[in-house]
Amino acid sequence: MVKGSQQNVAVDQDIPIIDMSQERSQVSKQIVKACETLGFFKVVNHGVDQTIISRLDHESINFFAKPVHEKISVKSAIQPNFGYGFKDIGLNGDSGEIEYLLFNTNDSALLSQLSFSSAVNCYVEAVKQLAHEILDLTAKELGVPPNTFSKLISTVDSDTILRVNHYPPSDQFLSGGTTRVSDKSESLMRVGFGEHTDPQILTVLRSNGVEGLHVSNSDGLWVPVYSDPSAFCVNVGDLLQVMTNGRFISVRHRVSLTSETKSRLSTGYFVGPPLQTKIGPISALIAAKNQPPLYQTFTWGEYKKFGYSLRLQVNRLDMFYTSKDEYEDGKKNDEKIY
Ligand SMILES: O=C(O)CCC(=O)C(=O)O
Ligand SMILES: [Fe+2]
Repeated sequence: MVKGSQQNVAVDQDIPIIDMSQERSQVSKQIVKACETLGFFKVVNHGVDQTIISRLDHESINFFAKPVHEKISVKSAIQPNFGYGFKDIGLNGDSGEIEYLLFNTNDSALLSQLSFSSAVNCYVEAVKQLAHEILDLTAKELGVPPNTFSKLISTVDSDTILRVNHYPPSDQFLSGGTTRVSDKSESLMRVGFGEHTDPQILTVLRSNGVEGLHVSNSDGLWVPVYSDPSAFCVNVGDLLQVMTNGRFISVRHRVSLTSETKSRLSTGYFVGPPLQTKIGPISALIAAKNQPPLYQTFTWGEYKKFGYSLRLQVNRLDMFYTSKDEYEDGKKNDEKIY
């Protein structure tokens, strides 16, 4: 069974909250612990200016309130599902009660179609700094060079995306709000974003105080993440699970909507490396735990292409486990990525 596919909800588990203003070594330790146990945590006192956040929220709400014909005109000339989207998540038949704006942070042609591109750019700049800080603290605690992860996302061709999700209240949703999760006990929950892991390195997510996000814990139970507009949620993505050789957990998560009257707004910043970057377990981390590498080496471009050909809830990483033979071959070739 796919881990996390159960409908049971764990109500008594707390999500780790990390105060970024603490002493650095404390912060590093707490980040690594959270990445190992749940693959998910919240950060407070993160240093991102509230006016930058409020401005993007305000502009996003205004954008989603526009007539449909205006919204659908925002689209990428090169990537079919980039720009404005409605209901469809990916290109393989997944859908939810959602509309969204999706763009590569360096796609200036797509960004220029938005009247609020400067609000987006300010937000991206601020959240990028936060993501770098978190990745550098993580590397330090793992005992690898501090820029091990952040250097992968520092170049102009890094494949980082921003996704603004708007989940309208059911009475406003044009499909009539008919998509429901199957389990009886949750029959009042509507599917906003079906369960999945994020494929990139790390996601930094914010939401507007309307509930809906759940993360799967190690028992496969869903833990509700209470929405705190002053905090950022951080989740480990597939690539970080691979690079840490499975020590960190790429957390499964989903959005189920319960509010009939309020819109949920969330903004996800997904940090990814350039397409040609080779990703595999980091030698020093394998050596430290005296383990074989659990995953094959692949480029982010290969992983992304493969992952985007699958349905949302498929566990993509299963396809990249190393067999014993490949491990022995790899040892012979002594291929090192870092
Ligand atoms: O809306 C949310 O809180 C999460 C959305 C999400 O998981 C995603 O955009 O990948
Ligand atoms: Fe996600």
